[in-house]
Amino acid sequence: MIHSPSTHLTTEAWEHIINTFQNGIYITNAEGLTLAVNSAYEKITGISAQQVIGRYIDDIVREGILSTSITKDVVATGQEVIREQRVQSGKYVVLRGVPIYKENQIDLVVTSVQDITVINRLQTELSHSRALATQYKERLTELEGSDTFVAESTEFRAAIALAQRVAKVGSTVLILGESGTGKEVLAREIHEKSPRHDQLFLKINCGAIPENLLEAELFGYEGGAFTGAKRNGHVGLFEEASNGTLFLDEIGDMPLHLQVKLLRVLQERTVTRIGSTKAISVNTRVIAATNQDLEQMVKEKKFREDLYYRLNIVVIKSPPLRERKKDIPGLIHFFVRKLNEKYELNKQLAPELIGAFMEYDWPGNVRELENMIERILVTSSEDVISLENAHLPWIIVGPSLSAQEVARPFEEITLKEAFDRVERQMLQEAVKRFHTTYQVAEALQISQPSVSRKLKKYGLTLKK
Ligand SMILES: Nc1ncnc2c1ncn2[C@@H]1O[C@H](COP(=O)(O)OP(=O)(O)OP(=O)(O)O)[C@@H](O)[C@H]1O
Repeated sequence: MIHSPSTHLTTEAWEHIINTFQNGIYITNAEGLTLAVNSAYEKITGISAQQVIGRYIDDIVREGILSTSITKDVVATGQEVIREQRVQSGKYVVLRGVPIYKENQIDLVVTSVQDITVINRLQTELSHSRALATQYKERLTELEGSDTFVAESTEFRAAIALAQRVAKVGSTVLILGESGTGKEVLAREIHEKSPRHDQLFLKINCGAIPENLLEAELFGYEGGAFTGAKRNGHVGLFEEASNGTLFLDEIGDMPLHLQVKLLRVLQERTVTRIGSTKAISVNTRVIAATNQDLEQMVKEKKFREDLYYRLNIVVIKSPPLRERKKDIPGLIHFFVRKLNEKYELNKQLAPELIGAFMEYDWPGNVRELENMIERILVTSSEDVISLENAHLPWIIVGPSLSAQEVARPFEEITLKEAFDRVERQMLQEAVKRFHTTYQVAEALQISQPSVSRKLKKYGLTLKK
């Protein structure tokens, strides 16, 4: 309850009160006759009290002093009205007109005017900064790769950039490249940068699944379609990934009769489950990948020509690692960080080991590099893993070390010295691994007497 004062406030007292508000105040009677405005109103709108006091709102609007009147809307509706507008002074304001009733009739209309110019400006600045931040983030991702992949070489960057571009357009994409080069990484990037990124990304390896299972997996089946089928049927991957992306890895291994079905899905955008005649609409983006020469397979009639042309519209090539060695140091850091986290380790690779990795050709591509790093990280007991303690296979140690030594200036090392070092290094590794001089001879492809002689020369003995 409000305790009503025993005496009425004087007009002057009212004037003082309304002038203390930071919001503008505009008061009229029900006919729109302006009774009072406060000084904040004059400041915000740039309209002086003399221009409006004792005058009707209609006349004020007609003369263009005010552009519209919220007062009339309050009187017409009998309710509170709120509106945002720009006033003569150029400021943005929120107007809130409230009716005040006396004996069920509107007696007064009080409109408050809040200056939101600063808020508006801050809001614009904020959304501008946000847009810029997003732009910078995208640019950084383009330049640096992301926390999901490494792209430092021009070759792989070009592949990623193409993936990001085609991501937006929704077409079918064919990714070509040797095994382990990052075809799945590219497929995921397409999905992540596409408008479908919040939908499913499903993957199936067409070469790893028996033919009849592959058909059921891809297209689904009705209940009781074949012996051993689930009673309620099975939703195929095309249906499941509808609105999302389906990654068909090793597409070259897809049997010919499924290639026909795949082509139909791509052309008609419908699937028919096994054992059903009903076509179901699907909106699945298909990304296919292979390490096989599809063109050659078409010639040999192992791959359907029509499907090949349908898939061959947008092609992204994932280059082998030996053709983009610039990615190797970045990939090493990436995997070392990832594996240190996974195994709660804190290991590093010595620079000379990174040098050796740069020399090697990586026939198994990024996957081989990843596996190699995992192996040396978990098997080595040192925190800084060097060529000596990494226990690397011959294939890497051999050529890398010699190449590294040869790369030095001639005045620092002779060919003979370099040769001896490599020889010693390889024998050091051999004595750790083998128990007899015969085994060493076989591994190094030299004679057993040579092994004995060389071991003596370097003062090495075999592990018993
Ligand atoms: N640029 C990269 N940055 C970080 N990791 C990568 C990169 N490329 C590949 N990898 C990693 O290497 C491994 C092999 O990559 P991926 O599976 O994408 O190759 P793929 O070409 O699809 O191989 P396959 O043909 O055998 O299926 C994965 O663990 C992947 O995360």
